[in-house]
Amino acid sequence: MRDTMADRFTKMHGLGNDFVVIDAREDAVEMTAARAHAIADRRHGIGCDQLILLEPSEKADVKMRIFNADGGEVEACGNATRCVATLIGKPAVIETLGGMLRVSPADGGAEVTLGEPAFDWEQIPLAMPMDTRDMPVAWDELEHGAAVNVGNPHIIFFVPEADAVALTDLGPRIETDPLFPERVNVNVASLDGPDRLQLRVWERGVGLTQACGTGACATAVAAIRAGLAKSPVTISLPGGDLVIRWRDGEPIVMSGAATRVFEGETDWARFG
Ligand SMILES: N[C@H](CCC[C@H](N)C(=O)O)C(=O)O
Repeated sequence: MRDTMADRFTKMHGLGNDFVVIDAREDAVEMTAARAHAIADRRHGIGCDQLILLEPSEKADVKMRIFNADGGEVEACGNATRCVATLIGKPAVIETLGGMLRVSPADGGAEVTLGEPAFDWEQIPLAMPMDTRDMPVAWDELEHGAAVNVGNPHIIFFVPEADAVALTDLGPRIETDPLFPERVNVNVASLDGPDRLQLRVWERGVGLTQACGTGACATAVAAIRAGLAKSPVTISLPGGDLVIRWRDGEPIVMSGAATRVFEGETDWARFG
């Protein structure tokens, strides 16, 4: 009987940003962009925003690999990091392409300490030198954007009403603009009370999601830098709230829910 350990997965979400999590620390699972894309397909596959693959790490408790629904492997995923923290079940260090993350499970979710944000145009990255605090570029009504890298690249626009922005049109146009050599996650935020912002995100490689953990971190950092809010900042997303703490020169700390939905079993070979 084939050992089905390698064919198990856990379906999870962080505020509705959903994941298929494969724990391949005991049994390696080969992952390609095509296979991740097929698994993420909501009609022909299992369905998720991101595919998360856990592997052994030489320098941390676990290596977390992140594949967007389009199959692209990326550096960071805040909501998935909280989900993996609850699977580990104790304080741990997680290795990602975007850096080392410290996590500790809390009731119903987890707290994640990311690295320090990066603001230099080459670190976002942008295709040309630019002031990333107030970018001299516009896409229709979205202007004066701020760019922040929190392990992955984000552009943030502060607008009067986030719900009024045609993000399904503007999101993909900005995501794939040549200004962003590695594409970008697109965040539109509006003030929702003292130190509270409403946020909607068009995610690189996915599209509109219910929540984006790194987007919440990048938006809170940009708001604090712009003097629009003070830490701790509550970010209200369609799927729920995250609390972000940050001061200049320090790492970002994100707290929020993480949910295990079900365990499943399959044969990964059927996904190509
Ligand atoms: N689409 C993002 C990865 C997932 C980010 C989001 N799901 C989060 O929780 O941070 C990117 O390409 O950088």
